[in-house]
Amino acid sequence: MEREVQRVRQAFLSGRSRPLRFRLQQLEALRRMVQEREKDILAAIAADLCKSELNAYSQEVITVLGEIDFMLENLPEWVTAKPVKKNLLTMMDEAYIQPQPLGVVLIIGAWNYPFVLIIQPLIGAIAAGNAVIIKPSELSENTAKIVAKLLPQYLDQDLYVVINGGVEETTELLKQRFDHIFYTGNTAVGKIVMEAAAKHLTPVTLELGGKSPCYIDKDCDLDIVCRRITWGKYMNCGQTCIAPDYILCEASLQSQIVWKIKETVKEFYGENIKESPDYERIINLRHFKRILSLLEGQKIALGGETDEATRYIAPTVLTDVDPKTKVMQEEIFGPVLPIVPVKNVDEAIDFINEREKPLALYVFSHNHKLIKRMIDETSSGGVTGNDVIMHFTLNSFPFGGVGSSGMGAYHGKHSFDTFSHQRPCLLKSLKREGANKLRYPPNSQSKVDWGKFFLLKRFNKEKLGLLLFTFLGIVAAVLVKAGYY
Ligand SMILES: NC(=O)c1ccc[n+]([C@@H]2O[C@H](COP(=O)([O-])OP(=O)(O)OC[C@H]3O[C@@H](n4cnc5c(N)ncnc54)[C@H](O)[C@@H]3O)[C@@H](O)[C@H]2O)c1
Ligand SMILES: CCCCCCC=O
Repeated sequence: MEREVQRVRQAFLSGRSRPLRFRLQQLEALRRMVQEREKDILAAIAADLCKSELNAYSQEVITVLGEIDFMLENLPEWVTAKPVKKNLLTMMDEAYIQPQPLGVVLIIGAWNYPFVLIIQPLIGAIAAGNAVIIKPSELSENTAKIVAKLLPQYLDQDLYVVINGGVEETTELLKQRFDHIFYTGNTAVGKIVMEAAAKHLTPVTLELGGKSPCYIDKDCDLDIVCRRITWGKYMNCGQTCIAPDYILCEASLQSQIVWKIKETVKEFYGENIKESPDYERIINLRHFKRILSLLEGQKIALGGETDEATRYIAPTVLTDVDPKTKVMQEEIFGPVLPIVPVKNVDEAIDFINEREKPLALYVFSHNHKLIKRMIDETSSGGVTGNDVIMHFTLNSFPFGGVGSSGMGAYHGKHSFDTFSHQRPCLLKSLKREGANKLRYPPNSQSKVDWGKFFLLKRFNKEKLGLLLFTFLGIVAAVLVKAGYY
């Protein structure tokens, strides 16, 4: 492992990942890989998650292709040095910020969207000029294998390396020194990653999970609300980091919500859900059993049917859920939707604020002010009003958590920034030494006064204009007096 990381570091130190042309060429090669090997990639995702190829394409491949195109379009502008405002002391100097690659980046992926969750950060890391080691999730082994097979066929083999394996390999990998670690997965392992990173003072981005609440106000169109929630909750069989985890609403809305979700489930997946190509399965038996244990003692208002042999769990809704029960203590990450009755929006806000900060928050209402209030008075990684999931699709948004749902963010320019060091560069001349006397010892009151003038004085545009006007007036007066006019 150590030698492998060393090999990647040597490749980074060769400097070839840095030029803009090289980065663009690698991103184009990655796009070619996705386009030419689309069938293999879709088949691997489908095998890992019992997912139709159409769904794998819409949920993963489109995002990857869109991200590559966005990078190719904007990278030339992002890599250029940006001049910064100067003060009176640096007026004659060159001052700019130069984004630079961090070095060797480790990307650790999760299994639930096994392709996009490693390739989207990879795009950002390449764009920023880094070398990368990718550790896909061992639970989505087909995708892990195909990525390890394809990447070396298209990308620089020494700069971008896939290492497959389980906890043992990841633990060994985490002992090595990286310049950044980008981890996607559960919060408990997030802590392990951060602890390992701390040993080398390596910065981390942690894309974690949590219980993302969904508040439904009584002033809304329940048909539309339930259709959108049904889509976001049962997509990928509930195994989505930003899926609505539970609903908060007034008790009187519960029966209508259950009825409307039931109708929508029928419309989306047909009478026989098991046969729907759009309904996935739970990733493994451990997670299947974990989700089943969350149903114990609950009032099942919809669904609840399961089949261990195929790890099938029907779209399920629980009503009158007691917040103290197990289903409300951990992220569900499965097709189970508890409804917790609250009296009003105040109680919903308190409920959210009494718990860990979620990765996403959803509010449904015709009342724009209520949505704004919910946003102002709570905290979460991201928010979507009157819909679910959709903030993920906008790559001008930073995607990430806050508090226990994570730290740092990515997507689009935010990925480029995450994997770059914003280096401040000040270039002075060796001339004009006279002006520097001010800062050299021995100090004096007049030097301090000049220092205050140079560093603290603020000139707005009008004042500067006035100063220039006065200066020109004096010059004109001197010239007239000297007889030039
Ligand atoms: N914020 C996001 O973008 C995002 C996206 C997807 C999933 N998630 C979250 O991830 C969780 C689901 O993923 P998961 O954690 O089950 O995925 P997982 O089991 O695939 O684990 C994630 C990664 O951590 C590694 N790992 C596991 N145990 C480890 C250990 N003890 N030491 C070192 N490495 C270890 C695995 O090898 C894997 O690569 C959910 O909480 C979900 O919300 C977050
Ligand atoms: C539509 C794709 C959503 C991906 C969300 C990633 C977290 O699980």
